[in-house]
Amino acid sequence: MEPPPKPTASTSLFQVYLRLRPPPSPLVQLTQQSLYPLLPPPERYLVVEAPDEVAQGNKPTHITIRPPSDSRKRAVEKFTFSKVFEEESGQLEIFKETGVIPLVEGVIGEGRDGLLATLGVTGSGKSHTILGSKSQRGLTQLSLDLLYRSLDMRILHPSNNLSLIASLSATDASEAQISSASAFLENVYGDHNQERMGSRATTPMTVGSIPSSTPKAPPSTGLYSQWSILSLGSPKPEPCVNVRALTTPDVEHVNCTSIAHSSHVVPGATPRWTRNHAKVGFKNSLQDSTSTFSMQKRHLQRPSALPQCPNISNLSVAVDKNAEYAIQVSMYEVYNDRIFDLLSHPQNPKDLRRRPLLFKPTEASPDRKIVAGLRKIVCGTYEEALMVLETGLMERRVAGTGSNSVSSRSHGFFCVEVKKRPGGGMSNAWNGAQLTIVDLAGSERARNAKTAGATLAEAGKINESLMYLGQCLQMQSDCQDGTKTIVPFRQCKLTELLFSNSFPSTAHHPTLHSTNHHRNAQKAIMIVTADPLGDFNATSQILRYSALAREVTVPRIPSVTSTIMSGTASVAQKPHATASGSTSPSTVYRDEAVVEMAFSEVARLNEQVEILNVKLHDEQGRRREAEEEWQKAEDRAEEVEREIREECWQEMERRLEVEKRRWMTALGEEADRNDKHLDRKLDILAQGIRGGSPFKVRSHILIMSLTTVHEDGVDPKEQVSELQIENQALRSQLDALQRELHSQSPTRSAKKAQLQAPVLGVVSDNSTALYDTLKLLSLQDKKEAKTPGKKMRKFTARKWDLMDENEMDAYENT
Ligand SMILES: Nc1ncnc2c1ncn2[C@@H]1O[C@H](COP(=O)(O)OP(=O)(O)OP(=O)(O)O)[C@@H](O)[C@H]1O
Repeated sequence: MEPPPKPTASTSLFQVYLRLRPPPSPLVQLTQQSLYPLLPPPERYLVVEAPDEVAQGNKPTHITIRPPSDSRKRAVEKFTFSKVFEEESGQLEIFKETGVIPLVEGVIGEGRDGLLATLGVTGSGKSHTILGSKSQRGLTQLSLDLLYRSLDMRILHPSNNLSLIASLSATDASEAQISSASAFLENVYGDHNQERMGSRATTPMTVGSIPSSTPKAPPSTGLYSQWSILSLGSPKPEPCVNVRALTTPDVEHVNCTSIAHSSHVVPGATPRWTRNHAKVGFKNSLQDSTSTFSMQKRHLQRPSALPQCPNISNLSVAVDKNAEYAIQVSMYEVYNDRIFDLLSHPQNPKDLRRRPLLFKPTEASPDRKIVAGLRKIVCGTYEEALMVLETGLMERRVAGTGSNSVSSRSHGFFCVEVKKRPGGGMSNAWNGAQLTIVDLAGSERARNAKTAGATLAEAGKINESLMYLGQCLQMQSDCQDGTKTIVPFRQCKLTELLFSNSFPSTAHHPTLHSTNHHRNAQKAIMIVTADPLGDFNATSQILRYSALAREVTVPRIPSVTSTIMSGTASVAQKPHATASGSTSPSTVYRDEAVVEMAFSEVARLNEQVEILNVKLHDEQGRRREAEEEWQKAEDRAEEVEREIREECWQEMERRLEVEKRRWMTALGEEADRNDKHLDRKLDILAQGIRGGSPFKVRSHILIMSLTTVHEDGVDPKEQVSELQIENQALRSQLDALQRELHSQSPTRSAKKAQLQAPVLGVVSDNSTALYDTLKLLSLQDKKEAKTPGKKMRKFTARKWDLMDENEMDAYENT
């Protein structure tokens, strides 16, 4: 793929035309004067220069801007445009003379994209030019009419050609959802959808926010939109207030026959809910400019009467007679630098959020960005296309501001794709081009527009994007000599959408079944609208960056202030003085021009300060949101930490419990082992007592006594000494008895035997008592061993403890 050429300003971005808005009708002026009696009548500050004899078919091309006679000193500037259309120019004249027809021709014949856009201060007539009024068609309708008229029978209709939608979808590079107009309109206007449509959230402070004091819209009309170009209404048209028609000395209006409304104010009649009607409620709505409109239901009805004027039935452009065509319509808006589809309705009625679309290269369009995922409607007839247009307009964001009662709050894009394929219909080799019509939101000054809250933030975004657009246009006017400069069009969505197609490209398009698809640079027309009685600063700013050329030529007659200032300047700039010491007029003019430039720079900087203020406000809002998010995240982190601590604690408790149980089991086993060991020892002792001499028993008892430490704290030494005393006593008893035996006669030997028996019996009785005592002690030991927490009896250094089993057996046998 070849890299796209660098976007340089030497490639002409736009042909720029200027259209002046007519003044309000005398009636409206009277009303304004009665409402604001202290306001001085507006001064006209734009002067159209007489046209050159030969150039441009005698249309003027220059205007001069004369600052109003206030205390501020400003330069007189002259601007050049491709053509200047004065107030009395009608829609047809604009259509014919701005090059829209060649634009349509380029789309159909050359496959070259076309772009038509309007730019201007809010309320200067952009929407009027592009979309017309209830009685007059705008450039959009006229272009569509020309397109359908020219292609006529070669246009394929989805209802006659069942495979058309599938075939177009297969070759669409923008991942679009393509449907037929009949299906789309049925979906939108069908009865089952009325509830859904009514539930859609509105833009803050939309035109619909008419307070209860003002007449309500009749439910049957769908004119909730800011651009309502059609008479959507009840079958019986009611009298309506048509402020626009009254304000406009529109010459083409006279011939219109198919208009379904009256252009007269009927006192006391219920006004219809139209774009102009919004003006009625405007003042009240301003009082609470940030309040959200309580939702009114939108009961959509199909348009019943369409304006037919101006008539262009005599116009057509050349078409390829061997090809067949399909026309796809799509619409989107750029709101707060994000792209929203105006034709896609949420599938889920509760889902009121709109999803922004991406402007990106796709697989089938790698070389240039396109709006991906749009809904595209295949329209077989002009009427269908108009219905789709009107439906999309109802979704567009509008609001009442101090400058315009129905001000566009977004940049609206209406795209008509003309798809073409060789006749016969056997192939899917669709190619073609697109006509894009853009109604830009108007620049406005917050002070004049009296906006606040969301509407002020919107204004900030609008002004910011227009500032970037101005920078791009400035490049064009600065580089008329052919110098190449990079156009900084990637700074915001609006300029990207407008200019990314302005440069030729070559790319491979697999879906188009062609190898190298060369795309011509688009042809673009910009119609700048201006109100010669409107805001001087905002208008001169727009003219400054949109004009093809600009010069500061005609000086103003110096006012008192300017005389003082020029005096100061001439004193400060002695080198400019003539030899005689007086200041030459040319020097004064030059100085004035410099001061003028400074003033305009100050105005520009003020504007930027306004933008920055709005940005700051935005940033502060975002910061607050971020801080709230942060706080929430911290709370969440704390909660998670608490939960983890809790879990760890429970886990530790569980493990401790397991360990304790294991330990208790081991302890029990140990106690059992000790019991068995003790039992065996007692058995040994018992055996010793039953089969051994009294001395042996005694020594057993003695050993056991010696090795036993009692809990009651009796000292074993004391016991030993007690036992020794007892032993001593027994020994002496025994000696005495023996002595007695030896000293007796043989007959006494029987006695001796008799005497021995009781001695033995005594000993034996003592042994039994001792055995019982030991048994009792062992039982106590057992009990102590099984009672946790009590100190264990220790059998330290006992002989049996040190013996192994064999030694114990040997001991038992002795
Ligand atoms: N050439 C014209 N002839 C008759 N009426 C006009 C003309 N231009 C503008 N108007 C009237 O001026 C009013 C404001 O015009 P419009 O809404 O088109 O302005 P805008 O530039 O689109 O404003 P915004 O940028 O706020 O949307 C409308 O009532 C419209 O009818």
